[in-house]
Amino acid sequence: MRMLLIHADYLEYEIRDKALKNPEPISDEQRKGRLDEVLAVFISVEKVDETNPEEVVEEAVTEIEDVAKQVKAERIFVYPFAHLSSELAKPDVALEVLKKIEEKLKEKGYEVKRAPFGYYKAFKLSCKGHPLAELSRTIVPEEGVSK
Ligand SMILES: Nc1ncnc2c1ncn2[C@@H]1O[C@H](CO)[C@@H](NC(=O)[C@@H](N)CO)[C@H]1O
Repeated sequence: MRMLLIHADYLEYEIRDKALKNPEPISDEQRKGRLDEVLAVFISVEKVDETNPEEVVEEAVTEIEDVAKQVKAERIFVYPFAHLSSELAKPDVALEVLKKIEEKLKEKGYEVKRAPFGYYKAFKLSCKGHPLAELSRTIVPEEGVSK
């Protein structure tokens, strides 16, 4: 899994078009979304993550919470982003991983939005620009590490 974490004044998106034959079904209100004072987490779920999705979810939540505490962000935007890797996981696995990350962050008390999966989206992002405002993380499940 590859993550790009941006501490931002806001992130807003608007659905433009389907990017998959069968994108995630969404309601009209999910066609647009915005969070202010947010830690935006752009995530590419990778093929290697398919060997142990549960472990990758746990590690991703740990990493995201660690950064959220450092930058004192109470809102998190989970954003599916297929552009951080050339070895992408299958969409069905990726969507499940992203849903579980969202769920676990909510359980920890964060206000969380997740951008819809399988669409082209316009987005606006206002990065805060402080030293910890732009971070990346790579997570590889144990089984995915070549022995
Ligand atoms: N392995 C994966 N990890 C994360 N997201 C993934 C994925 N496989 C499919 N998607 C989703 O389907 C859209 C088309 O690839 C993706 N759309 C995007 O990445 C938008 N930024 C538009 O390009 C994304 O919603």
